[in-house]
Amino acid sequence: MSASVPPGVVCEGSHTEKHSGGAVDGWLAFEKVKLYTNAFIVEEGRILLGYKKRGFGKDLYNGFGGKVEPQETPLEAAVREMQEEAGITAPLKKCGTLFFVCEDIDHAFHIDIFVADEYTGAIIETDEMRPGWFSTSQGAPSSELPPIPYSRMWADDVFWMPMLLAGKPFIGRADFVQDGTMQKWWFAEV
Ligand SMILES: Nc1ncnc2c1[nH]c(=O)n2[C@H]1C[C@H](O)[C@@H](COP(=O)(O)OP(=O)(O)OP(=O)(O)O)O1
Repeated sequence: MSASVPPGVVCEGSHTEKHSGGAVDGWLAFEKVKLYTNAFIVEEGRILLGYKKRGFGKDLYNGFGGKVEPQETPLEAAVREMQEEAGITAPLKKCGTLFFVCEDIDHAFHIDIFVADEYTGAIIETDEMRPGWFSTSQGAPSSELPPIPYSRMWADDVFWMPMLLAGKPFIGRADFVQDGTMQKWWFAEV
């Protein structure tokens, strides 16, 4: 049921906590917040992820996304980033909101997460991302696709990705120290 949520997390209705933990008691402080998006295609037992070839999160698999530009809504930014990073257009719908604070970055990340079950266009590799399909049925021996590579993704993803795949809206926060270790986390269904 509804109780307090971590600083930076906005929840207007009720929520049910699903995962929390960490080696420290308090949350990291933050002053500025920047808006980001992250978007996924999930269809027919598979999910499209991108291997990040450069920049923040290099060498990790993630959805497609980036900063929301000043003149854009988060949805417009998510659609644009999907086109820029994977070459496709998708009817994205918001499915979650995450908040991240990194010890060595001067702003917190407010990330709207989007998903679509269809797309148009041809998936292409770009300068930033190498797209690839992964099976959403973890461990299903019949799938020809590899399972979602959680060990090569941001450490928080394993907590909220199952809610995304189950179609359950979610919120959450995670704090990271300088070496990229996740030191505290909290995730809930809404
Ligand atoms: N901890 C964590 N888990 C899952 N996803 C993310 C994080 N931290 C993150 O930043 N992200 C997501 C949010 C965005 O989708 C990307 C980061 O965007 P990036 O492409 O680095 O942003 P910019 O460099 O500003 O990119 P452009 O706007 O220029 O495309 O990772």
